[in-house]
Amino acid sequence: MEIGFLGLGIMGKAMSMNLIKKGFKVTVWNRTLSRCDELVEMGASVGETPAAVVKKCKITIAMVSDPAAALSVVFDKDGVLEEMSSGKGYVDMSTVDPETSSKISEAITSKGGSFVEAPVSGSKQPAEAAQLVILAAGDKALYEEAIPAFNAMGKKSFYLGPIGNGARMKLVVNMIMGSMMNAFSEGIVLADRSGLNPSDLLDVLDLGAIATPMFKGKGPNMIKSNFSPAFPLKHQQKDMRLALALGDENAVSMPIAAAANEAFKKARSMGLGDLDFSAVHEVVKQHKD
Ligand SMILES: NC(=O)C1=CN([C@@H]2O[C@H](COP(=O)(O)OP(=O)(O)OC[C@H]3O[C@@H](n4cnc5c(N)ncnc54)[C@H](OP(=O)(O)O)[C@@H]3O)[C@@H](O)[C@H]2O)C=CC1
Ligand SMILES: O=CCCC(=O)O
Repeated sequence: MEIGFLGLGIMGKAMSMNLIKKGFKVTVWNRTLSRCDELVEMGASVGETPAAVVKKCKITIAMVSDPAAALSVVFDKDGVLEEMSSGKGYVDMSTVDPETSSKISEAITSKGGSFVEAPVSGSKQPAEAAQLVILAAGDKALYEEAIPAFNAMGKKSFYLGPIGNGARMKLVVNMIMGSMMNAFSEGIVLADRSGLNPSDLLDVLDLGAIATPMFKGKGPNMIKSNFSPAFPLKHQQKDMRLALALGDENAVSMPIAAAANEAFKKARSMGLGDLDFSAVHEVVKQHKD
């Protein structure tokens, strides 16, 4: 099947590579076109614009940074909407809010196309290993048609019902993750400043009830202040902001998430937005008597 892929950042590059490896014919587009070169070497074709990709492909997937980018690739000149028509499907796997997803869904369906939102749980390494968890919602027939592609990129797909539910699930998960990262950072700093070896803390955590792949994977690098990006901090802060808006809408008090969001905002203001989200550790370390 001919699949289009828009957005070749950390995630999109790994996901589109897996589609090629699993035998899909893939046409890619990225705003910075030079980022397509590596995919072309693997056998991908390049579309000059999102519209050109949609024209060529029955199903087009997008994986871009945030709501503004997700809207731009659909609605701007030479965007997805220009070539959307009956029989074509659009799958947005970016992490956005339910409102953005609904706007895109309405526009796609008004042109006769079908739409699925399918944000993912899992970061750079699971994306490379085709181990993502796919949180899909929207047009059920398109979801079923896209399952072979989802299987090429992930280990499990959930169908969560109407448009918005994929975005909601993803925001809840990342809200928990962002809060956990802050608590973890505070724990490492507290261990260090109270005279413990932070590496011992990691070993203790790993054997107990709160062991998690995130602590095990990120901890050693955090202790070494290595924040090479797998999940950019600016995206985690975007997800906290969108999750807090979901909390506002549903009158859910989330003081822990709000405090975590402040720390991520502070990290952005310190110029750490392009580093891994674990770089929030630098904010926690900064607080001294
Ligand atoms: N990294 C991770 O661990 C995970 C990320 N996500 C989510 O996946 C999405 C992508 O993340 P990730 O790959 O890490 O992000 P990156 O920052 O690595 O890549 C962002 C991509 O979006 C494109 N982009 C940004 N703005 C625009 C725009 N205005 N118009 C068109 N394209 C644009 C970029 O193009 P260009 O190259 O030109 O800048 C790039 O292709 C985000 O929504 C993120 O929250 C979800 C799960 C895990
Ligand atoms: O949105 C990013 C999620 C990162 C992860 O699940 O490890």
